[in-house]
Parts: sequence; C-alpha cells; structure tokens
Amino acid sequence: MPALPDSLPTAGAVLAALVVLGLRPNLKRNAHLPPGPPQDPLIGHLRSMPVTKIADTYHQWAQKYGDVMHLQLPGVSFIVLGSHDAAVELLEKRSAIYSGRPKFMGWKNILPFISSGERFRRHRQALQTYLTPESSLLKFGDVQTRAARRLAKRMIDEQREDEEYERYLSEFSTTVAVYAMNGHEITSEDDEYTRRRSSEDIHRDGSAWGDGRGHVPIPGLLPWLVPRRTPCRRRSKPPIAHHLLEHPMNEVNLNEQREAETATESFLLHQLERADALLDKEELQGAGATGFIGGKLTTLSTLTVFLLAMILHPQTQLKAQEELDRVLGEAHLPTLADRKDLPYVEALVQEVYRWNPVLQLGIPHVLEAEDEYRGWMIPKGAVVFANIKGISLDASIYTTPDSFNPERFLPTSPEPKFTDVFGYGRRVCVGRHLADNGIWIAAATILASCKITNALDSGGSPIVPSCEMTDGMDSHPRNVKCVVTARFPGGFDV
Ligand code: HEM
Repeated sequence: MPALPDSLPTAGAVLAALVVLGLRPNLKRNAHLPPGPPQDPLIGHLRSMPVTKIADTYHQWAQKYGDVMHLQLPGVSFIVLGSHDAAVELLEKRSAIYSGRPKFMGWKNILPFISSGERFRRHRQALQTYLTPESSLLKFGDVQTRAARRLAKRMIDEQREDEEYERYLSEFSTTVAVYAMNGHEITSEDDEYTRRRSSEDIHRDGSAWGDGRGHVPIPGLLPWLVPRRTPCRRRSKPPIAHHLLEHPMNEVNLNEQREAETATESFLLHQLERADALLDKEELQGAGATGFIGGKLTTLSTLTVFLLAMILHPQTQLKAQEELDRVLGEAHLPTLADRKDLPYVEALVQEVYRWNPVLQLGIPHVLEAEDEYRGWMIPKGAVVFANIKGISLDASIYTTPDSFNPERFLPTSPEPKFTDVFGYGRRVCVGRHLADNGIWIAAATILASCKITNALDSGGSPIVPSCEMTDGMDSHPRNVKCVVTARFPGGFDV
C-alpha cells in the first residue's frame, strides 16, 4: 500500500462530510464487482488512490487486476478501463447509458461538464453540427494555415537560445479556439485575446481550483466526488469562469458587427442567425467559452508534446522534412489540402497523439443504469473512465509502446490509429476535427520551415529535455527548451 497521500486532509474532510450527510459507501455488492486492489473497510481505496502519476499507476494496477478495474471511495464506485476493447464496448457501444458526467462545479452551460438530458442534447447538437469534418476544414482551414505560418515565423524570427516556445504555441491554440467560436482572428501579439486569455491568466485564475494552467486536480478525484449538498463545495464562479463566460459576447460585440455586416463566420454568429437556435443567450455564452475551455490547453499541450518529440528524435524530424521537400518542393509551405499526400507527416502526428495523450484519463463518464459486463455488475452511478494513457501503452496493440515511432502508423503497418485520444461514443471530443486539422497544419508548417535542435547549456552541451509529463487533467511536458532555425533562410514560395 503506498504512503498516505498528501491530499488526505482534504480527503478526510470529504469523508467526514459524507458521514455527516449520512451517505453510505456502496460496498454491499462487492462480490460481483470487477476486481481491484485490496481496500480498507468503509473508506475503500481512499488511502491507496494515487496522487501523482495517476494514469501510470492505474496502468500498473491493470497488469495485475485486469483491464476493467473497480475502485471504491466512500459513496462512489470508480471503474477504470485499461484496454481499447473495454472502453469501446462500454463507452461507445453502450453509450446510451454510459454518457453521464459527474457534477462539476456548477458549470451548467459548458458541454464537457453537462450531464446527460435535454440540456446536454441541445449543447451537443449545436456544437457537433457546426464542427463537422467538412465545415471544420472549409470554415477554419485557411485561418489555421495563416496562424501556423505566423507561429513558424515567430519561432524563427524571435528565437533566442534555450527559448521556451510555449507562448507561441499558446497563441496558435488561442487563435484557433477563439476564431472558431467568436470569429475573431488574432494577428498580433498585442491582441486583446492574447493578453487577456494567455496561459498566465489561466494559470493565475485557474489556480483557484486547479494546479495551474487551469487543471482540475485529479488527485483523489475529489472535485467531482463532492456531492452537491456538501458544505465545502464551491458556490461562486471562479474568476476565469466568469471571464470566459462574459467575454465572448461582450468583447466581440457580435450584434453590432451583424448590423454593420462585418461579422465573420463563427459558432456564435451561426447560432445567433438561426431562426431555430438551440441555445438561449446564457447557454450560448457557455457554449462560446466551451471551445476555449475544451480546445485551448489540449491543443497547446499536444503541440508541446510534438516539439519534445522533434527535439528527442532528429532522424524522425529529418524524414518528415525530406517527405515535405519531395512532395511540395523545397521551400514550399504545406496547406491542409496536401495532407493526403504526406503519409509520413500524418504518421508522425498520429504518433504524437499516442506517445503522450494529453488528457491521460479523458473526462469521466457516469453510468446511468446498472449494467453487466463479462459477468461483473457495474453499479448505476459509477464513475467510469478510460485510462487513455494506459491504453496507448498496450503492448498487445503497439510494439515497444514507450518509443516514439511514427513508422507504426504508415499505411503499410498493421498497428491501428490511436483514436482513443479524442474519447468515446456520445461524449467523443466535439472539436476533434478542428483540433486535428490545427495540430496537423501547425506540425507540418513547423517541419517544413524550421530546424529544431536541442538548447545548449552554459558549457555548450545539448540539453536533453525530460519526457516526464505534468500531473493534472491536461498532461504536458514541462519547460521544453530548444533552438529553432530557418531551414530556408531565403524565405518561402507559398
Ligand atoms: C488535441 C486536442 C484535443 C484533444 C486531445 C481532446 C480530447 C478530448 C477528450 C479525450 C474528450 C473527452 C471525451 C469523452 O468523454 O469520452 C474531449 C471532450 C471534449 N472536447 Fe476535446 N480535445 C481536443 C481539442 C478540442 C477542441 C479544439 C475543442 C473545441 C472546439 C474541444 C472540445 C471538446 C468538448 C466540448 C468536449 C466535451 C464533449 C462532451 O462532453 O460531450 N476539444 N476532448
């Protein structure tokens, strides 16, 4: 049994609250539940819940207890799915009953946090019908391409030795999320959105409830464990939530732009112009902020993983660059239309998704009716999540899963694409087409135009960045430093 977690005082407070409120742990039918590590009477796995490296720990436990694992905390059953097959069987094929969400902090109009029901269906439909594969490409492909070129140019022009490039990647991610939702294109560092919605803002405001960069703290899985009635539950909106919810409509001032006929394509405009709009004004504000909440940090973190992979694997970088030069011609920048002709770049992006999926545990689902799977009983109300990181390490699917190896995804390879990165079933990431196009064009543009090498230490030796990912809901490498130089100093034919 691991040492007592640091969060135990908080956990203890929750337990005390549960006892005071008369909630009883649902341990009574353990005999039919899926297997799991040994637990204590009454408090179940409270003492053994990992606080750091959670996905890795669940993956290790899965080797012993299997790919459907049960963990018990007071009042709540957790089911951790450690294989693609189990995740698809339950979260996708049985999506009708596995698509609830735990109660999250009262963000009632932010889709990832809305449980099932009529409000969920309207929000999901509004976003899903807007962000289809075709419309994501048609409406936002050009903006993403411009933003990717601006990103690469800034990485080259403003480079310093041992620069951290996260802020440029962050601006790219913000640009895509804000444009898709609000129709506002960021074209300068001075932009109101970049200043007000920088990672630093999120860090500062998000620290009210997370561990920085807006992460909800998974350790102990407490945020969504705390029942609505528990006194310690947050009542007021944290500042970042307030800002995100108020900002899109006020700042962009869509109504004025509509009157002046200067409004550009966006989710908000689309909804406002529909006679049969699915969402009212308050709901629409939430939906507008949803793109930012769902897309900004996930895109940023995935691009940081890409950068790390390129520093650590110069041969892979070179292979992708050779393909780009061969297919497009030297000193030509890619567009999304070139994607189908660049199988190595495609495989590289797919491997970035698999090598370090940034939402390691996805977003938890809630089972809405008792179910049976492989002879086990899964209780109604169980919080069910896929260990996406663990699934990416499944050696029965991916050979040498720890290594970064794009070859595994070349068209001739038998290894299946890692679709798990975007989740499952009715709750699958609603922005996945937008995100995938954005990540591909950013990666392909950087590869075509930049040479990425290790930063050097004061003695001139290359710094090898660590592969360790942060803990938290959105996991990413820390302090990725590198040197970026132009591959074609004479510029590009576009
Ligand atoms: C690389 C970037 C991204 C990754 C890895 C990612 C991954 C995910 C995952 C794993 C889920 C949970 C799915 C589940 O519960 O089964 C999710 C949900 C969601 N994502 Fe993304 N996402 C990304 C980008 C985006 C973008 C750009 C947007 C916005 C336009 C977005 C909006 C959402 C929303 C709204 C949900 C909640 C859907 C629901 O609860 O019904 N995501 N995403």
